[in-house]
Amino acid sequence: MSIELIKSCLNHIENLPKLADPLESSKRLASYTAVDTHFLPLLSKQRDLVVGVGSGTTVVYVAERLGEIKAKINRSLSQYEIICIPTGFQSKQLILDNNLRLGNIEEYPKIDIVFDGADESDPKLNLIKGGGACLFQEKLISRSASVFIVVADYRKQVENIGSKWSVPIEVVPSSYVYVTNQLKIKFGHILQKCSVRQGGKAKAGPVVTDNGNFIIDVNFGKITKPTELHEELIKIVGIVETGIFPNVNCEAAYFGHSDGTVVSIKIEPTAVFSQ
Ligand SMILES: O=C(CO)[C@H](O)[C@H](O)COP(=O)(O)O
Repeated sequence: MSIELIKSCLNHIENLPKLADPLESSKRLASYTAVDTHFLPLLSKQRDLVVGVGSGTTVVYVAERLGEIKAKINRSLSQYEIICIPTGFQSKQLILDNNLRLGNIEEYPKIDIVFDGADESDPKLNLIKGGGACLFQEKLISRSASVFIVVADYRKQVENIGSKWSVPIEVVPSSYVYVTNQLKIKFGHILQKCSVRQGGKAKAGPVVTDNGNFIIDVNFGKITKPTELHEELIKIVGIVETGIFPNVNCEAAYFGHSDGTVVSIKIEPTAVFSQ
């Protein structure tokens, strides 16, 4: 079955019924466009494909489109599998809900392509991620992928990351006081916020990640040197991972707008991974 034929069987992006919330429509538009542009051509490889599925509200539509594609391929009796690797509990559910095959990173350490959301992206596709507290697995999956594609709505495109969002930092629970103190000592002159994320109405006490850790949300203001800041932070004992994703293999980002357009940024990755 040719890719053009598969594409012609899919719901046409231009004709999708509008969702009640224009923001949701913009997320769906970005996701469908990204999947059609970057995933469909991989089908010509005629082998099993391993796809990372990120976390958040935008990737819901990535999983939906992948599920639709899988359903069409199944009808043509393809012998090849699409194995989806989740970045957390929510994305595991998305994979299952869309009748996609669930895999894990231990069994499939080489991922062909990952689609994930972002809290903020600068023009070089340096990102802040972790709004959903899944940053550790998101970084692991994105670093294990040959190609990393971001899907987001228009609010996420900024000139400098850190403009609006704090950086989520995952810490071992017993270290949160130490880490907080170290952050104040090292970055006190620029810190605008530094607090352990709370569960709010849904949970008394801190948010606990899929790895059993806490998240400290730290606002450093505008981040102009993401790699340097990440490297400084990761040296602090207790910090497991930071939500700063300096671009190494992010090839493209798709930002959906509520007027039905998608802005894409495509760049050459700064590093090539040998897997
Ligand atoms: O990093 C994430 C979760 O840890 C998400 O990808 C990020 O928060 C974006 O989410 P959304 O698509 O809901 O805007």
